[in-house]
Amino acid sequence: MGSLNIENVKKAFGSVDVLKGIDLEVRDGEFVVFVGPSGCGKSTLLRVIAGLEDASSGNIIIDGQKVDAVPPAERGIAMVFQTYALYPHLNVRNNMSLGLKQIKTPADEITRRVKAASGMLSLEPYLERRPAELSGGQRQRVAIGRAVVREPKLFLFDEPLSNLDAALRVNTRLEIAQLHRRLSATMIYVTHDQVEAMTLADRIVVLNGGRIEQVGAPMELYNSPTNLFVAGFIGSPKMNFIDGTRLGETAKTIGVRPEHMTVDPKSGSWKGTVIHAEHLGADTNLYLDAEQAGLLTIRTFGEYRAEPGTTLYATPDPSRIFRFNDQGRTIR
Ligand SMILES: Nc1ncnc2c1ncn2[C@@H]1O[C@H](COP(=O)(O)OP(=O)(O)OP(=O)(O)O)[C@@H](O)[C@H]1O
Repeated sequence: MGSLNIENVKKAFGSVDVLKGIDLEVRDGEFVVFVGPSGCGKSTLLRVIAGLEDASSGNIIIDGQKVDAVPPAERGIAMVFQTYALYPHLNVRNNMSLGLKQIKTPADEITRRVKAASGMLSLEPYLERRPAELSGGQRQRVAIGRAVVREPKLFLFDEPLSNLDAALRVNTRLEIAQLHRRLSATMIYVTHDQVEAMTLADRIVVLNGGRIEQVGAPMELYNSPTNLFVAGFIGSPKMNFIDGTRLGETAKTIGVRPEHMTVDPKSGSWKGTVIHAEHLGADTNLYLDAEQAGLLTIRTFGEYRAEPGTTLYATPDPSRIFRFNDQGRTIR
């Protein structure tokens, strides 16, 4: 079991309000990802859940029990950090077992759990090695293994993949997804990475300036963002925002995702001049300076050859246009 309730949690450092009243319910077994711009309070919220920081007010409730006065080690939580935080002088086996020894777990139980976790994370060949003799990806798997053996109610991940190179990040991301499926454990995960958030999360929590902007399943946020901030934050490349008045619309702002426009050299809705084309292999990002709509990013599938300075017309898919009012809220 590992449900979590966050009730009106506020946190200030001195006179700076970092968390301004967070309410969130996480179901047992759910994978919840916190995203938001740098400094929005993601890590602070995770640290408050873990008990590494005290909230200034509000409650943290794990499995129905208020834990504000419970020390971190007794909250039934395991945290995985960006920097691994392994003991350099201990081998993998001992790094994974140390926490269990400290709470006087019987030796045969420790052996069983280390065996299961190292099997799950493909760490068996490395059990006798020290961290310095491992790659970054292997070290992070040990850090995850150390969390797994504790059989926590709640796993907390603070940007666990950001020190890994692109290929390892993909592999480790898959491993975390499989781990979640196997353990059916509750996981809370902080990341900067759009792809990690979209692919791992049951629900994404979008934070901005210490407040929650929206909570929802990845495709719900992508298809139905409640406001300009979420519309611009979820999706890559970012949604295009166009001044509604320039288009003769009543809405203050019009939003179109780069992948929801087509281009044609002869005709279309918005005439523009190509500024740059980025060839990504599977698709091309075109940057167009459009007369009415301003600077547009358009994503075309496959290779699209367009020299800077040439004229192209962009046409949005009418069923995929977003409209926002003066307050930046989505007009349904
Ligand atoms: N111990 C501290 N003392 C004072 N201010 C702090 C402390 N920890 C964090 N802050 C401030 O709180 C704000 C939120 O920090 P936090 O690390 O939670 O943001 P974040 O969303 O995780 O950012 P990033 O994505 O850059 O890691 C920042 O402005 C930060 O400078």
